[in-house]
Amino acid sequence: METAQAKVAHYDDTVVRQFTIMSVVWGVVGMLVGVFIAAQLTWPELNFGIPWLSYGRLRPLHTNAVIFAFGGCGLFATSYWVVQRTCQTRLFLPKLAAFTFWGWQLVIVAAAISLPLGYTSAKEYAELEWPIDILIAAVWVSYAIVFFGTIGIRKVKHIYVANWFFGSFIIAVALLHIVNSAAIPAGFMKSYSAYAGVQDAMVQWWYGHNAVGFYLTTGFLGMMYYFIPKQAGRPVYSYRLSIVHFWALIFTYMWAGPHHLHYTALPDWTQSVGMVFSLILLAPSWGGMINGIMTLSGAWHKLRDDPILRFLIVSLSFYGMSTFEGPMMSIKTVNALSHYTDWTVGHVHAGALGWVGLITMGSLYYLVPRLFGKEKMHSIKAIELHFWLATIGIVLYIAAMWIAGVMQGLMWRAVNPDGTLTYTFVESVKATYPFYAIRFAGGVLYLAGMCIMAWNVWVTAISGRSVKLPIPAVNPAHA
Ligand code: HEM
Ligand code: HEM
Ligand SMILES: [Cu+2]
Repeated sequence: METAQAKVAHYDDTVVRQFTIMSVVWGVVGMLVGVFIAAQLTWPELNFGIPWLSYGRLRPLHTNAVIFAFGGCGLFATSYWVVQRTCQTRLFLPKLAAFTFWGWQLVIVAAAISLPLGYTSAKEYAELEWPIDILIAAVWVSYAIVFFGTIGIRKVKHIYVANWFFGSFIIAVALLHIVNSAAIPAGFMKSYSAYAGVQDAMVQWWYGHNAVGFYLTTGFLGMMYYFIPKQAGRPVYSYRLSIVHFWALIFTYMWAGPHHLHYTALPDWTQSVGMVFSLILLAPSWGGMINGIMTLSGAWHKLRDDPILRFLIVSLSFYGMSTFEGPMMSIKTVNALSHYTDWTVGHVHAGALGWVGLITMGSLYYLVPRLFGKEKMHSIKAIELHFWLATIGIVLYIAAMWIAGVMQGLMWRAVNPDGTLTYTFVESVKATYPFYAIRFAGGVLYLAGMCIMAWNVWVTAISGRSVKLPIPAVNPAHA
């Protein structure tokens, strides 16, 4: 028995376990910083006059921690799990996969130290200075080698659609990061962008927008296409739709970046191209959402007593909401009102908390028991509670920001009959105060849910053990 066991091939899940745990840890940290900066906006005394605790330095720490540490570790974990299962093979070069784990953690720690110290390239979502950028590029290229290498040694002929989404995310992020981070070093943690003026802005928002499109969207759609069918026990609603919306999505996203630069020095026609492609983007985005939600057809009752499935499905409704809102905000006349206001921040968090957050949490809840040899999570009640805390938190957050944003936009443009402004800027800040308090409360609820998850994952993990899961024999019909 013992020897027979040893001969069975196993999946490489060590790296999946590591990334899963760290996604939860960084989720707590990144959201804690989010709650803290939300509190600073409400009560500015919390800046304490200490430079490395100031809002300006902690804000990029928040965005980097939630996107690249929480979301990033979640994407590494799920993609490494999914690519092995759907290719029925072990990871290609497991040692290189281990490097991606340790290298990525080093990037995160370097960010957590350098951003509060004030080192920044001043490019949003690409703030890290050039030595860290080089490490990111090394980790990312290794990730691509492991992922595509695994596809290369697959035992099944077909490449399942989740891998297309993960694969496009990996390729696009490599391209975006390397091009946008091109810079001339001017000292150890100081550099100047390789681009100047409006070209620099255009490259930056080609990056920034496609970071949304490929990092915050296609990567997480990869999760959706594996974990929703698995958790629901149903096949994908339409495999054909998954292929069509894949190609439409990746083609369209690339052109929409200029909607971040409306009414700037960017040529007018470029802004219009950005707006038109953003409007078109509604179709492939909703194609994905419909495909995910309809996967439940015939199994709707499962939503009632499976909180993990609820995380996965409700995330899609927020995905649909933010991808409806985004095209609307891309219309120049709408953007004239929304830009610079908290409406944008509300839009961001509908996507970030609602879509990215919930789909990641749902997928990790699926993975954790399996990774630690347990039948299910330690407490299903705690998952239920997490779901409600998160959902109420999101609703408070985005409703507060919608009202605050539209109010700010209207106050800034109001003029008296003699042409003078009706409100001073500080009047709009004062009017925003209650909404900042509500957003803070929503953030506290969302963070509380994440802390409950961390506890639940911890108890499940320590009561289990690191299992080695066997690779099933491949059905010759599929080989
Ligand atoms: C069809 C899809 C989408 C379109 C067309 C779109 C469009 C837009 C527009 C017009 C803005 C405001 C630009 C400005 O006035 O500065 C914006 C901002 C933003 N959106 Fe979206 N959006 C979409 C989906 C999403 C999703 C799903 C997420 C998150 C998961 C997201 C994350 C962001 C972020 C982070 C920003 C803020 C960028 C900044 O820092 O200024 N978007 N989006
Ligand atoms: C407890 C949960 C969270 C709270 C309380 C929170 C709070 C905040 C605050 C106060 C800001 C600054 C807004 C401003 O400058 O006016 C911000 C920005 C941002 N957060 Fe969060 N956040 C949370 C979770 C997340 C998560 C999970 C993500 C991504 C997955 C995320 C992504 C972002 C992004 C992309 C921005 C920049 C928005 C922009 O430039 O328009 N946040 N957050
Ligand atoms: Cu965009």
